[in-house]
Amino acid sequence: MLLPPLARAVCRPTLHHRLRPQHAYLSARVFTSSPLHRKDVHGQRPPTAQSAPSPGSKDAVQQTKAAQPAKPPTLLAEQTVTNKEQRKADWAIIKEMSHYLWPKDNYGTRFRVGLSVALLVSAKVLNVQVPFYFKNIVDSMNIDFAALGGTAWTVAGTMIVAYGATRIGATVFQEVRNAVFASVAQKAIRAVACRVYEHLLRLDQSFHLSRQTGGLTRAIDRGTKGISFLLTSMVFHVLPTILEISLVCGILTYNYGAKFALITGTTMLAYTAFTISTTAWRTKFRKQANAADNKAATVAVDSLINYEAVKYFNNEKFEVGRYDKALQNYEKASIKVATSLAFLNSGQNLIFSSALTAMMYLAADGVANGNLTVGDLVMVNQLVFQLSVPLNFLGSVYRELRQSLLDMETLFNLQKVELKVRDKPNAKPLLLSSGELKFENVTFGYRPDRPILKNLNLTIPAGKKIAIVGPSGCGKSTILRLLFRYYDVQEGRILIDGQDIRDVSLESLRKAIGVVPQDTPLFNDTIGHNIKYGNLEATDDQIIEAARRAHVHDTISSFPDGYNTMVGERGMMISGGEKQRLAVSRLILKDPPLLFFDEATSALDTHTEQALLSHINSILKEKKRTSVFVAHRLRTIYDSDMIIVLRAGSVAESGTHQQLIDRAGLYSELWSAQETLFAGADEKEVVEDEIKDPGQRK
Ligand SMILES: Nc1ncnc2c1ncn2[C@@H]1O[C@H](COP(=O)(O)OP(=O)(O)OP(=O)(O)O)[C@@H](O)[C@H]1O
Ligand SMILES: N[C@@H](CCC(=O)N[C@@H](CS)C(=O)NCC(=O)O)C(=O)O
Repeated sequence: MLLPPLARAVCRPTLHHRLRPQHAYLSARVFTSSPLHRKDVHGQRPPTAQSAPSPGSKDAVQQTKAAQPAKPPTLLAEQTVTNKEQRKADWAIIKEMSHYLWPKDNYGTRFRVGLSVALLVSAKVLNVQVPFYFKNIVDSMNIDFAALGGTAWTVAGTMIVAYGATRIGATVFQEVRNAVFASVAQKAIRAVACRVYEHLLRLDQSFHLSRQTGGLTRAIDRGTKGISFLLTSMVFHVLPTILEISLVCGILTYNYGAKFALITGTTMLAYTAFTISTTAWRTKFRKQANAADNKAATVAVDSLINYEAVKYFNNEKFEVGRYDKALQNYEKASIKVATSLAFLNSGQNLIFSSALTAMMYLAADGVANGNLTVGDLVMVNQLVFQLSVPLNFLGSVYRELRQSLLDMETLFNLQKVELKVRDKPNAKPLLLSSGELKFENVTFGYRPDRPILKNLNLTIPAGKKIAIVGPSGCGKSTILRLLFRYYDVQEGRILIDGQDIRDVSLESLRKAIGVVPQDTPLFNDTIGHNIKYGNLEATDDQIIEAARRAHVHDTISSFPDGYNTMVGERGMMISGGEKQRLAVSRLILKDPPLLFFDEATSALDTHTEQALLSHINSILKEKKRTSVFVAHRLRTIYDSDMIIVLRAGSVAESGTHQQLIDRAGLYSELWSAQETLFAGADEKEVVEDEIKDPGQRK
């Protein structure tokens, strides 16, 4: 559908999933924009943005319920916000935006804004001239051409040209204004988005773990679209319309008396009141339609992603049933959206046309009395009629403006999320001498009611290879997260070469530590890029050398695209073992003094694992690095200088492999259990080899 110019400015492109509990931060759901859901049952744009229901209203509650199949983590507890508070928050946002419109030290932007306003006023002044020319043309035609002679050109030529020129001028001014203003809005969007993004990257792990990435990017997306909408609708719609109404009222009063202006003014008030109240009422249908649409999208995406599970259990019919139910709800809500739109449009038209009719009657009466000319009647009609164009979108603009304010509030609030882990003022860089790590009486829990580490004391001597082992969930990876300062300890302290890690700058701390995590975070880019991430300055040769040392170069070289192979989202297109070795290559490129390997070789086959470990060992020895290995497979760490056995958040025992075996404690128990398993596995391997190749092992 080709939208008229004004509609282009005020009708936002479809923001598909706009359901959001008011003031709840980000819904935890991942919304996927599926083309299946882009059109409604009539093939029209599906309902899009909505204004929020009045806080605490039934709508708000319904919406919140619909949006929260599982209670999403909310940054601020959902609050009941009064209208007054909401208005205050809205004004705060508008005030914040005004800094972008009138930036202190950016005269270029100020000039553009000033020029836009000048063009806006000029366009509207020209626009209200058009009916004047029309009136004069009509009046000048009201002669007896047969008796007086003359042509259209001699009688009204100049005015007809002026009529056309004024119309063209108004449009040109309007379009130039759009062009001049575009960069103001886009610059504001870019500045806000970058600021929020930078802040998000600095936020700690607990923040990121508690919300889904889709929610964050959506918040930025909606918030920035909100900025764009707010700025453009203000400059292109709200302000020009207010200006035009005022001009029209002024002209009517001046030329024809207060009666005309009174009718216009009252009509505008009634029209606005009706539009806003009806829009607020019908918004709930749009919310319902959106909720159903989201549900259908979620159901469809979920079952399409998990199509294997659907097939394993022959549940196609069940899934189609769920999808159909969501579509049914969408259908019902969409019908209500359409019918309520018809009601809104009819009501608006009734109010507007009644006023126009009354004014026509007054003008006709004036003509009959000889006070007004036919041209005046035409002019009154056209002046008022011109207003119908922007007013026709008033409801949509109101709805979108309210939604924009909410979206922007979410965005600006993201920026206000406090960093829990941050540098102390004037934090100094970490001074590494030998690389000794010490945990002193460390107590920590992700939640206060569940401590994970309890009064933990341990020392990791400089330049040694240390292993931390223990049952799953005992807090091994937590030690690493604390050291990396993803979280701060609740009690006690962590020292690196005698410096409390909370006193040194985060940048220097994280630079000093290298990690191969349990789950390698890979970017959806090439293998080369992912290795290079360890050191963005690395040359191709250094990348290849790192891959060689991580025992993955040959594998990469065997891929058709070599180092240019795309790894897929989160490395889904390469194997777990390859991923781990890429993580090791990255670490080798980073070359930090303190190294952590958290189950770094768990996905490798025994032979590759042994080869890689011996390589890592040689690097560690050669560079005298302090290293910590977290491992379940004790065979991979038995040669460590010290093995620390954790149990329930405290050190149960520590020592070398031999000391711990002699001690016959937890470690020795775990070792014997694994050895028995390994022995079993080895035997099985031998038997299988024999079956495949009898006589091979003779
Ligand atoms: N962000 C978090 N919020 C709440 N609890 C967490 C969080 N991360 C980990 N935990 C819990 O803390 C405990 C210790 O986790 P940790 O990852 O340190 O265990 P682990 O010893 O490394 O386990 P595994 O050997 O299975 O990797 C676990 O019970 C885990 O469920
Ligand atoms: N006259 C109405 C409707 C204007 C209109 O057609 N708006 C466009 C978007 S700019 C639309 O598609 N509306 C659909 C709807 O409101 O459900 C109003 O003032 O809101």
